[in-house]
Amino acid sequence: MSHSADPRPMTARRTGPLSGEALVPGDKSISHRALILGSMAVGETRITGLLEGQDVLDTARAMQALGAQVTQHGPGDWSVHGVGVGGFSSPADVIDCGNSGTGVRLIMGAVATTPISVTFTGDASLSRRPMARVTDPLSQFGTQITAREGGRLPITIQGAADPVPVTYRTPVASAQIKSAILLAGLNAPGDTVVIESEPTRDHSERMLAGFGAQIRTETTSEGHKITLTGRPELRPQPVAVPRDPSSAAFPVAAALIVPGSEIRVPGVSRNPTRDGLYVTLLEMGADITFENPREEGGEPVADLLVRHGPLKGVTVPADRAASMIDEFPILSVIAAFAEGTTVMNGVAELRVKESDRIDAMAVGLRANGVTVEDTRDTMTVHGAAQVAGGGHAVTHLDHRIAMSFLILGLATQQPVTIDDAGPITTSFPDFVPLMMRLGATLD
Ligand SMILES: O=C(O)C1=C[C@@H](OP(=O)(O)O)[C@@H](O)[C@H](O)C1
Ligand SMILES: C=C(OP(=O)(O)O)C(=O)O
Repeated sequence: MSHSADPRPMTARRTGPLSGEALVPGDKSISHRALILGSMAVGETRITGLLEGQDVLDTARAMQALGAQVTQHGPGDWSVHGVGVGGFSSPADVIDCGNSGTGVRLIMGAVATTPISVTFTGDASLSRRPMARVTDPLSQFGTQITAREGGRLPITIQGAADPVPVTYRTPVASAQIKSAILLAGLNAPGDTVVIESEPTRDHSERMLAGFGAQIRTETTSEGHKITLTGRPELRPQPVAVPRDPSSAAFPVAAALIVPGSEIRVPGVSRNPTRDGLYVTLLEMGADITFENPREEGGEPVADLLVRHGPLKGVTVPADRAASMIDEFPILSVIAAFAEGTTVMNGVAELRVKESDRIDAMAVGLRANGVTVEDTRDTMTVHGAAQVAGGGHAVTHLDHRIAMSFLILGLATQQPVTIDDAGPITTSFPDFVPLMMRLGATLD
C-alpha cells in the first residue's frame, strides 16, 4: 500500500539543545524476515518489537494473502501461524508491496519455488526500481517470471513445480538479492549457494539458523559464501526484534549537530553488518558511548549515549558501504557540520533506492547552502561551522531523504522545508513526535 496520496509538507527549525531518551522502532530488515520465515514455519511464531511501519505492514498483509495467519496482539506484539516450506497458496489478488524493496524482493524469493502464481505491484517509487537483479537468479530455480519492460514491476511469478537448487554470485553487494535466493532455496532439493564479494547484512542467515535450517557461511577465495540445504522443516521461534540502527541514526545525527544536546538511544542493534555509520562517526570524533552491550534476540545490542561536539570530515572506504548503505543520506547531513571534507566512496547503489539518493541529497543540500560534489559512485560534502538552510528539499517518495532534511533544519540558520513527510511512515511512523519529545521544532 502506498502512503496517502496527499503530500504533507513539513518545516524543521533551528532548535535548542535536544535531550531525553529516543525509543526508536524495531529493525525493519528483521521485522520483514520474522513475518516471512514465521509464515514458512509450521506452527506459531511470536514476534515482539515488530516495526509497525507501512513497509512491514504490507509484508504482513502479503503473508496473509499467501495463506499464513498473521495476528496483532498489542503494540509490536504479533503472532504468525505458518504454512510450512512450500505451503503458500495462490493469493486471490495482486500483492501490493507499496514502497518496500525488501518486501517485494524477499517475497518474490519466498514464492519462487512453490507452484503458485503471484503478481506483485508497488508504488511509483518501487515501480522504478530494478528487479532483474532478483528475477534473474530466481529464474534459474525453474521459476517462470514475466516483468514489465526493463525488469520492473508489475511482475508475475509462476513458481517452479520441480525446482533445482542454484549457485549464484551476486553482481552487487545486496542482502535483498542474497535473501531472495536463500528463501527460494528453502523449497529446492539439495544445496543453494550464494557468493558475495562483500558481506551484506546477515539477518536472513541468523534467522534461518534460528528456525532450524542447515546454513553455513564461509570466507573463501571466491568471496563470502553462504550454503543452505533445502527442504528443512522450519521450527517456529520467538523473535525479539532489536531497535533499528538505521532509524536510530536520525536522532543520533540530530544530537551530534545541535549544540548542547545529549540524548540516550537504548537497545539499538550493533550487528557488525549494520554498524558502518557508527564506525564512521567515531572516526569523525563523535561523542558516542555504547553502554551495556548485550545480546537480545540473537543480535548484539547496546544503549547509545550521544553528545554534541566537534566533528571532522573523513573518507569512508568503499568496502564499508554495504554496512551503512541506508545511512549515507543522514551522514551527508552530519558531514555538512563537520570541519573539512567527507568523501563517501562506493555508493552507486544509492542511485537505485527509493530515490536516487545521491542526487536527492546533493540537490537538497546545495539548496541549503552546502557544497557537494557527486559522481556515479561517490559523494563529497564540504563541512562548515554554520549552514545557511532556508531551502526546500524534494523527497521523491523516500523516507530517508525526508527524515534527513528534517534533521538538517534543526541546526541550520534558516528553516528547511520538505515537500512531503508522508513516506516517513514506511520505516519510522513515530519519527515526528519522537523528535519533538527530544525538543525538535517541526511543523
Ligand atoms: O535486506 C534488507 O533488509 C535490506 C537491504 C538493503 O538493500 P540492498 O540489498 O538492495 O542493498 C537495504 O538498503 C534495505 O533497506 C534493507
Ligand atoms: C532502501 C531501503 O528500503 P527498501 O529497499 O526495503 O525499500 C531503506 O529502508 O532505506
